[in-house]
Amino acid sequence: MANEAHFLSTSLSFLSFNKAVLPEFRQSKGLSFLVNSRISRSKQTRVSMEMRGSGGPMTSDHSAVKIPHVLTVAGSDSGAGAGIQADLKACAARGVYCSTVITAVTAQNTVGVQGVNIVPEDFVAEQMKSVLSDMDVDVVKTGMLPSIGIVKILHQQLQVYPVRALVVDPVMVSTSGDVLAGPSILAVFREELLPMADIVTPNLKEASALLDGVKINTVSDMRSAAKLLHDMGPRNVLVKGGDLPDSLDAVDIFFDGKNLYELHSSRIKTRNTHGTGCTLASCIAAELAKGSSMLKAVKASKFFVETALDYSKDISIGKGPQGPFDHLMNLKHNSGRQVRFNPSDLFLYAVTDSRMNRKWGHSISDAVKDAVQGGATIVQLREKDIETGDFLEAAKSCLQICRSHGVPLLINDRIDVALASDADGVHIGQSDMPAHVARSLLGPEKIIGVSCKTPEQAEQAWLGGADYIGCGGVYPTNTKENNRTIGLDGLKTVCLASKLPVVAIGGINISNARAVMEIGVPNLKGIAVVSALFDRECVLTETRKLHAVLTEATAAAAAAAK
Ligand SMILES: Cc1ncc(COP(=O)(O)OP(=O)(O)O)c(N)n1
Ligand SMILES: Cc1nc(C(=O)O)sc1CCOP(=O)(O)O
Ligand SMILES: [Mg+2]
Repeated sequence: MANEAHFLSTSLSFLSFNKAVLPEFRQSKGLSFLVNSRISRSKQTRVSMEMRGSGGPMTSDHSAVKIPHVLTVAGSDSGAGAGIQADLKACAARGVYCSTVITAVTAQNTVGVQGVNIVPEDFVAEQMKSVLSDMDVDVVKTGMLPSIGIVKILHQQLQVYPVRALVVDPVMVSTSGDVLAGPSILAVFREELLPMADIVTPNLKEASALLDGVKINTVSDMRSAAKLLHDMGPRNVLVKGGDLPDSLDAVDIFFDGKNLYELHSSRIKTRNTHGTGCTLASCIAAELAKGSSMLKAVKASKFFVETALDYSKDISIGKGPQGPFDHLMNLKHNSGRQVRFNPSDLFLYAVTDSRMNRKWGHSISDAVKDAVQGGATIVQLREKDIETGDFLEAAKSCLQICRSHGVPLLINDRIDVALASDADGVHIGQSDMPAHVARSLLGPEKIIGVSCKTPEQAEQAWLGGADYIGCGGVYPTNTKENNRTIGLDGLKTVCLASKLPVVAIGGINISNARAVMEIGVPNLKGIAVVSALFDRECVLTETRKLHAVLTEATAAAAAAAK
């Protein structure tokens, strides 16, 4: 109750702040803002609730690109770890546009919440109307809803402007333990908010509060809680077990009304967990906006949060016990070398083979030198039967050669060798370390490639933070044992599904390279070859010849596309 009294006083002070500021707005361009925000009723389109789950109305402009759009209705966190700020970063990281309705302004840092100012209800309504009447919002995600009136406004606005899905993160207590929505709000959460929700994502404390204080101490309790919450009306429930005592991994329970799923992810040891709830819910909203099914959205979001936490586990922001994390996974290494991956480097990808070099009496560095002089645009050291120390030495000398030609050098399989030699990145396979772990070890500037034979593997590579995928075997090969051939059709299917640039591999040589490049998919950026360059007496000549064929094939493809 003391907290609710605090809300009231802070709300009043927000009002007086508005009164002080508004006259200045009127004297400036703010006047037109105040007027404009009231004119758009006639533009409002009513979309039937039956449109839920469909693509929503499209614009009549044929050239316009529909951007997936999440509207977050939540509180501002001055420390920017949680709330509106986390939602914006999560949506940006997931490639989705995010608009915002601010319900409260909090003074907050890594120590805790020092103050809360609730935005007046009519102004929450005005923000919501501004966005929903104008923009094509796919999914609404809610966070801090600090008053009964604000929940009612949300309910009423969603009747007027239905959206495809509503994701409810029933924020009640901050990670620091501060109350963000008082107990009096529980009734309206149960009666109005949950029945509207497509998914509700409570942590253990919130699930317990919504269920009148029922104890949730085990995974079995979480399963029961998910079912009881589902009875309150949301179409899906995700009970988050991050606070579950004595659990080695992070277990969440997902219930869709029919099936219960136990979703596990690694428990990352870090103080930087502030904002994980907001981020997870925003990420679910973003994936839904892009068209995912609910279970797929939840799984992708859990994986994203795990990856971001792992990447950020040792960053230090603020002096308090709960730090923010890095949604964009870009902060740690920004003072380092600025080598960014350029997909056109995949054009002619030379992959070495120690057996072939021995056969022809070539040293690794001579073979690499000839390949880059002949026009290879990226080199991978794929040395399967070499001692670690020798591999490291070879990597260091090849790195000098490649750097002098501006060609990136990647290491196959061995992240340790890539780190120790400061190579430009790694290429990893499906049985190697997952891409997100490699990304966490290597940082954002290093190049990561992943071998993929299916659209699902391509999706995982993208989620894990890879830069490109290697896709094959396009043709049968003697270089890699028991390699499944996927053909040109398989290559095309993966390319079309992949959000990452692709390099084709497997049995490619001078006589079939053109056919590969002619499949005509824009994200196929080149070919990767082993024997066509290295199982030859003169690597330089073979590389030049293959480069010429590729150049001709891409020029012809570009001319045909005009
Ligand atoms: C560019 C490129 N694509 C695919 C592979 C194959 O990697 P992987 O599946 O890990 O098999 P190995 O090469 O380790 O035998 C690759 N190396 N390069
Ligand atoms: C290393 C490798 N990976 C493949 C895959 O399908 O992922 S095929 C392959 C071997 C490619 O060698 P060549 O160019 O001599 O056929
Ligand atoms: Mg491998």
